[in-house]
Amino acid sequence: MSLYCGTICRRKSFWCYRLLSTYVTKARYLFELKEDDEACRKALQTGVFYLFHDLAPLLQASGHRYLVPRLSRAELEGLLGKFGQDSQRIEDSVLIGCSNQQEAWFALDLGLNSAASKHVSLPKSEMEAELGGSFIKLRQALFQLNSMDSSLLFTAQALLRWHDGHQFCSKSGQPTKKNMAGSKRVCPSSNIIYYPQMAPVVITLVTDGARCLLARQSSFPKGLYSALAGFCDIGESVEEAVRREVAEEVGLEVESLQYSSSQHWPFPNSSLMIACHATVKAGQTEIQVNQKELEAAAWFSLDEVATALLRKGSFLQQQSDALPLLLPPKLAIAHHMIKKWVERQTCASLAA
Ligand SMILES: NC(=O)c1ccc[n+]([C@@H]2O[C@H](COP(=O)([O-])OP(=O)(O)OC[C@H]3O[C@@H](n4cnc5c(N)ncnc54)[C@H](O)[C@@H]3O)[C@@H](O)[C@H]2O)c1
Ligand SMILES: [Mg+2]
Repeated sequence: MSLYCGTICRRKSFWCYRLLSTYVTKARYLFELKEDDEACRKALQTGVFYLFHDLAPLLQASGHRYLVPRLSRAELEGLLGKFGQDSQRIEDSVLIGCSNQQEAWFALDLGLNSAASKHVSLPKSEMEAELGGSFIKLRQALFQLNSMDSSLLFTAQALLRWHDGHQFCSKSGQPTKKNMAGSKRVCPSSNIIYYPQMAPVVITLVTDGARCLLARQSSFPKGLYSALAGFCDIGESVEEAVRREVAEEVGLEVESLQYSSSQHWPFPNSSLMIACHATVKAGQTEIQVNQKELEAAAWFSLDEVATALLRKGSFLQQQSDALPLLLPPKLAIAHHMIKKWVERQTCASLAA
């Protein structure tokens, strides 16, 4: 589907309407809502709302899965009315996306209990009873959500958390004010504009040609190994961060590296995971684990990793003491990097 753009492009001596793709139309619409408070206020009238309570999204159990209910404006006003709240509270919502038909999607947290919040936290269990669902922590619900829902909820939670933690200007100490979409906060006193932030993290799958290097922290579930990850230091490029993290964590020098892909990761806060594949020199592969950062690190053969990728069942269910190698779940970028490495080695595509 495509729509005609409202703007006219001037081209030589005639005017023409340029046909815009659905994707471009959506991107331009969201841009407009972020920049124009009045346009966003209008979108709040016709949009749909994802509800949170203290950063836990409203979910509905359906067999072994969770569905993510959305409320219309009228339903949300009805709910707020039942809890003695003014519909003005809807303006606390943050914009998280829109449909192909330009129905704006918002997230609203009715349970945040910070000292900074100007609104009361609504009672969780009464709201759950009213809504026929439960507010469930995202970490707990992760494996029962489809990938589109989890990605949208990750974004919503990250944005809601950021607003909750940036209610005051760090220079003037005065309250900051959210724009209608929630894409920024402004301090009326110092005029400083605050934008939501993510911390850049490099995640690197190191190989010596035949094997790949995986590591674990003591906080990981038993048997789980992942690629090396680390926060970028201020002033570093991605390449510098990869080289430093590999040196710091396992005592190896990177020979070459290649960017692969990226992912927004909400735990524990908002990170931008930047995935790279790296090689080390064949003769320089002796690992020296930094025990302050990692519990263990080791080289794994193609066979071991390919077998672990095929292993069914979640690592959360891991109970036995005989620990097979377990890899990160499919929604983590580490899983995709490891899968890509196996595919490259075997020149074959694995099932998603
Ligand atoms: N999605 C995935 O596949 C995947 C896989 C592995 C790790 N991760 C994520 O990567 C992140 C970083 O990995 P790590 O823990 O090994 O990092 P790391 O090796 O940099 O070690 C963490 C330490 O770095 C310091 N640090 C520096 N800047 C920080 C910041 N902005 N926020 C928090 N701590 C900071 C802290 O002292 C912290 O204890 C983790 O949050 C983890 O959730 C995601
Ligand atoms: Mg690390």
